[in-house]
Amino acid sequence: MTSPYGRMRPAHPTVHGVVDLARTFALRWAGPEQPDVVVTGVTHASSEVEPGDLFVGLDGFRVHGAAYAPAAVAAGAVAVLTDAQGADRCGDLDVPVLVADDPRALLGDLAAWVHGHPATELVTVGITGTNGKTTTSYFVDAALRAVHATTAVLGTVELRIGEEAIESPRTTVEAPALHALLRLARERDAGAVTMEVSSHALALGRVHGLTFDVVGFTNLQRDHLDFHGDMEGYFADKARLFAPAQARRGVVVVDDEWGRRLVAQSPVPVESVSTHVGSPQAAGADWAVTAATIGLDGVGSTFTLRGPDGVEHAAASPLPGLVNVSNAALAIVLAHRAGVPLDAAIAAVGTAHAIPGRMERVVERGGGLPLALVDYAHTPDALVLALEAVRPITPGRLVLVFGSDGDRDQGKRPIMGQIAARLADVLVVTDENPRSEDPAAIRAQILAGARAERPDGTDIHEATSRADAIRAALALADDKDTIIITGKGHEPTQEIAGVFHRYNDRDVLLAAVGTPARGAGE
Ligand SMILES: CC(=O)N[C@H]1[C@@H](OP(=O)(O)OP(=O)(O)OC[C@H]2O[C@@H](n3ccc(=O)[nH]c3=O)[C@H](O)[C@@H]2O)O[C@H](CO)[C@@H](O)[C@@H]1O[C@H](C)C(=O)N[C@@H](C)C(=O)N[C@H](CCC(=O)O)C(=O)O
Ligand SMILES: Nc1ncnc2c1ncn2[C@@H]1O[C@H](COP(=O)(O)OP(=O)(O)OP(=O)(O)O)[C@@H](O)[C@H]1O
Repeated sequence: MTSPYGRMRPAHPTVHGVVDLARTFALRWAGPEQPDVVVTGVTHASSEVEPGDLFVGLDGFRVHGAAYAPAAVAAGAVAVLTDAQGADRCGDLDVPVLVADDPRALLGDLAAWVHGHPATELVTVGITGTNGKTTTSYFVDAALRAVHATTAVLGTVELRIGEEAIESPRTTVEAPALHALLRLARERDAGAVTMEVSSHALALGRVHGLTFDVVGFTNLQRDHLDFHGDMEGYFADKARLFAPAQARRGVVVVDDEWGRRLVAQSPVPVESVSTHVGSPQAAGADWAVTAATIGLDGVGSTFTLRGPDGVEHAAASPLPGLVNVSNAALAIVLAHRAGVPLDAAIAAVGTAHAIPGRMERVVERGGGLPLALVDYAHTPDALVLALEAVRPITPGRLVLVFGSDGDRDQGKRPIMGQIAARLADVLVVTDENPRSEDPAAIRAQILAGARAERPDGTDIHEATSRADAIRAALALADDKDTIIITGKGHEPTQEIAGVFHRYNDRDVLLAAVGTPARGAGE
């Protein structure tokens, strides 16, 4: 998983004359028309330019992308699209400069057009929500594989087409990369694609130019308020996925009030799924989980899913915890509405493979070693659910290694410290991705919350490096205990002071118990 995602381009790009481009999107020419120029790709990032690209200079939060137009042209861009302010910043370029009032608003449709609308040739499933997007998307993909020989999954963990995967730069890639990946998926005969759609992506139009066959909503919990302002703003951005231009139909988990609001206001047809046994929502929901048994071995759960026709189906989740019953139920309905027979969807989801960093069992209990898992829980609610999921499979003490991100929602830090002290027995507070913040200051905010809950400070430890924290947890735990390391999940790097260091919880854990890490030495 190494190649840069920006270079995941179709082998046989579609060729468009720049005049055609200007006419189709009502673009203005900043200089004389240059009718002979042809465009074969598009990007908004100078570092991702391939020869033949249209470079789109966007007015960003930090800089105006038009400032990078000369670098883009030097790298092979054959034309530039920007706004009026950007056109003034481009300097003297010997390529056509086109102007639109709001290039970002056009970017998705334009990228889809440049790549010949690949999404229309694929079955497309999009998933949004605060937690469970990745897990649900892997479950959906497992089901889609029952009817499509080749599928693609685009999300936080990786960008995968068939068996080829590369590291993903973020949850939802920008529109130019997205439509290029979809065309590449078609070139490789993929029949279906499942993708995670973040709230940032929806706010910034990253999935414009794509109308999903089915979209799903998992839940809404406190996160990303630094970007969306408040929960109302966060919800409004998530709800953008349920607009007719973005989706034909939807499936919504109605366990929280946000899901219920979404069902009430969605302009596209939606089905509701209630996943909490005994919930008051169950009777009115189209689909409902009516019974669930959490596997006390920590491996998975079985549950009963009642369909809109009243028929009950025996189903299973391959991952521990009730949240994964919820994710599995949603995935089954999404895959079914995306064309997978219900029985096949249920069977495939129940046997889906482990997902990197999602309740991933890295060390098994025995021989003096505790059970040790890596999980991506990085919101207060997700932390509660993760700790509750492992408590029943812990005969001894529950040891938690965790931190909280820098340059992100600060308010959640003491809350997470408090939750940790309430639900875990031993805490090792350490760093997640401090980014530009002082790591010690972040830890202090978490520790303040933990000590508010447990004033005597018993079994609350602090470690200044994440690897040290994992080693400390192992030293503290015996084979009756469970260690859960939360916050970073599959992430292959740790961002400290602007530098991305190679780092992965699973690999550090394996090294600490003396097992070679997956991919070590690569
Ligand atoms: C807050 C946010 O989402 N910011 C996005 C925004 O950045 P920005 O406006 O600050 O960009 P900028 O740095 O001002 O640059 C302006 C333009 O100049 C271009 N540029 C800039 C520098 C250069 O050398 N060359 C160049 O061409 C940039 O590509 C950009 O188009 O527009 C950029 C592309 O135009 C995005 O890459 C960038 O995402 C950044 C990298 C990011 O970290 N986003 C995160 C917060 C994010 O999207 N997260 C979500 C959710 C994750 C979750 O749920 O946990 C995700 O989908 O991953
Ligand atoms: N349905 C759910 N409800 C609440 N928490 C969940 C749910 N599913 C998973 N989680 C918790 O959230 C963590 C992240 O899960 P997952 O990666 O599937 O979500 P995500 O939406 O992709 O998150 P992100 O966008 O932050 O990558 C998991 O490790 C687990 O602790």
